[in-house]
Amino acid sequence: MKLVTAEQMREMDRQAIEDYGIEGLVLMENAGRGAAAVLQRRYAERYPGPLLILCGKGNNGGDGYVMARHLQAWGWQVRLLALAAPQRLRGAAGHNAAIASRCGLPLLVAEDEAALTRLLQQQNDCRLLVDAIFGNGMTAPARGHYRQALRWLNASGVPVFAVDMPSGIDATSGAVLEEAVRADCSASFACAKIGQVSMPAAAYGGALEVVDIGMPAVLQAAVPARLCLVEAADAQALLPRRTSDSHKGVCGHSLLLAGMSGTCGAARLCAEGALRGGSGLVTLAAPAIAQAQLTALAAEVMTFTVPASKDWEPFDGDQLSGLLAGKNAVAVGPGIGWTPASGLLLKRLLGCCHVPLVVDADGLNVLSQRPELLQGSRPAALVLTPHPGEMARLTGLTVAQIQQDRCGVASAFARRHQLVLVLKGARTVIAAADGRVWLNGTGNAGMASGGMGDVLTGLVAALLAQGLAPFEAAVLAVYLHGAAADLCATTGAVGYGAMAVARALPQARQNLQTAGIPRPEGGS
Ligand SMILES: NC(=O)C1=CN([C@@H]2O[C@H](COP(=O)(O)OP(=O)(O)OC[C@H]3O[C@@H](n4cnc5c(N)ncnc54)[C@H](O)[C@@H]3O)[C@@H](O)[C@H]2O)[C@H](O)CC1
Ligand SMILES: [K+]
Repeated sequence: MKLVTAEQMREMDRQAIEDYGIEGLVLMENAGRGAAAVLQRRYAERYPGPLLILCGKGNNGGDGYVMARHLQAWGWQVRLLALAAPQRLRGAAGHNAAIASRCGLPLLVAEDEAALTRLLQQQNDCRLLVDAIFGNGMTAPARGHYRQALRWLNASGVPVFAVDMPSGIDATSGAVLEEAVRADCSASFACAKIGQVSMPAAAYGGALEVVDIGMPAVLQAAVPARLCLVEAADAQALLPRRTSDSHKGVCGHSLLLAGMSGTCGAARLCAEGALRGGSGLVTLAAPAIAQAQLTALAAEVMTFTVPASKDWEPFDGDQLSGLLAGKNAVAVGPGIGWTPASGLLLKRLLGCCHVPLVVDADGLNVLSQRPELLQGSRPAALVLTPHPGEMARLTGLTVAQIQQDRCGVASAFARRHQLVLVLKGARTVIAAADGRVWLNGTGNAGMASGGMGDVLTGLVAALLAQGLAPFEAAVLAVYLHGAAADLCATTGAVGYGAMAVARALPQARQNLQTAGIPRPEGGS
């Protein structure tokens, strides 16, 4: 599903009105009525009691007035609480506030904290609340009685329905502007905004529904697919196809450089990810000291012993080049340590690897200490898979700064260093050097456990080895990884572990392959 920024949404709105002659009032009518219909469908049976709509001073408030009129006509007991006097509202919003008043809808006005405190005390009987305070136009944290209203909504203990998006989120970055409403459901208009889908804001919006407001199809089609929420159809289109005469020689050979004494589990999980991800052949290179601990490795995985007395040293350039021969993709990092020896390994590998390379975990920590390695000679296709902590080390930003603008930070890094950046976490971001930023929709909170990233690293390598381009391999890997975890979570939401996710990958791939997904017109 394509996503838009707040700016793109405003521009679409402007073009619909100015270039296509669709009145702003018509768009607002469609928006308000559409949102009311979503509310009616989702809540009519459960919450038939009084409903309070809090309206702000802009068009989001205007949508609230339209909703009030329709919901009243459908039998709801509706009250309006205006945080800005209706006569102050301009354009379509002012027009709809006046209509609501003429329709006799009960309207309270609170333009300061004292008035709001007094009026809110009379609303304890409300069974459902509607947040029509701020939408796409929110640019700064709410203050004064606006902030008070946001806090009251959150403390109410009553479900909140958000018009367009919860008040208090930045529609482009997904940042929470200090205080945001926690909604049970959001009805977005025309398109989903990236900030509604990206963390942390996505956790505030509840169930997301996109309402058709009559935006011309040509305007929607003109939005580039630069920002996207990866859904099953997107992932399915990327699956590498096999024919009945496929053999291991055409399904790629992945080389994994992972593990050392004490961290062999990371190597095993990475190898399992590559194997279950469909790599025709998998070779795991690990130091001699680690080999004894790798006996539990899947029998299908070949091993190479790094001729070292101690972890990864010495592993010279010629030996490395020999190891790379015949491989189609390489992954490096899980459990290799954050040592001068692993630094040397990274330097040599970046210099002599001519196939796509995935760097994860300790490999990323090495890069954060030696950023010059990204400037020098390196493979054309590079995929980095940091979690927010590793991203903080790579960029010098704090984790909080990264989490406030996950897409922006990931995209800037991918563009600057001309690589694919996978920023892990809920709603993993996959950013390409050309500006594409896709967000993943699969996965669950049970994935917050050690070893998940190691499986993903092996899986990305496997898909690269099967011939996918780096961005596509990263997108599909992240999708399948989350889908496999979702399968695991069906029998226990927490504690299934990373190995179980690796072993569920074939089923996740099969499910995706056979899913009957409606294709857009012209699709294959
Ligand atoms: N997408 C569409 O085509 C349509 C969207 N609609 C609705 O319109 C809003 C966006 O409306 P807008 O008037 O631009 O902004 P808001 O209502 O979100 O904000 C109101 C107002 O408040 C100002 N403001 C921003 N931040 C703050 C702050 N922290 N404190 C005080 N005031 C603030 C801002 O400058 C605005 O002027 C969209 O979400 C939809 O709900 C149309 O109804 C249909 C077409
Ligand atoms: K809102």
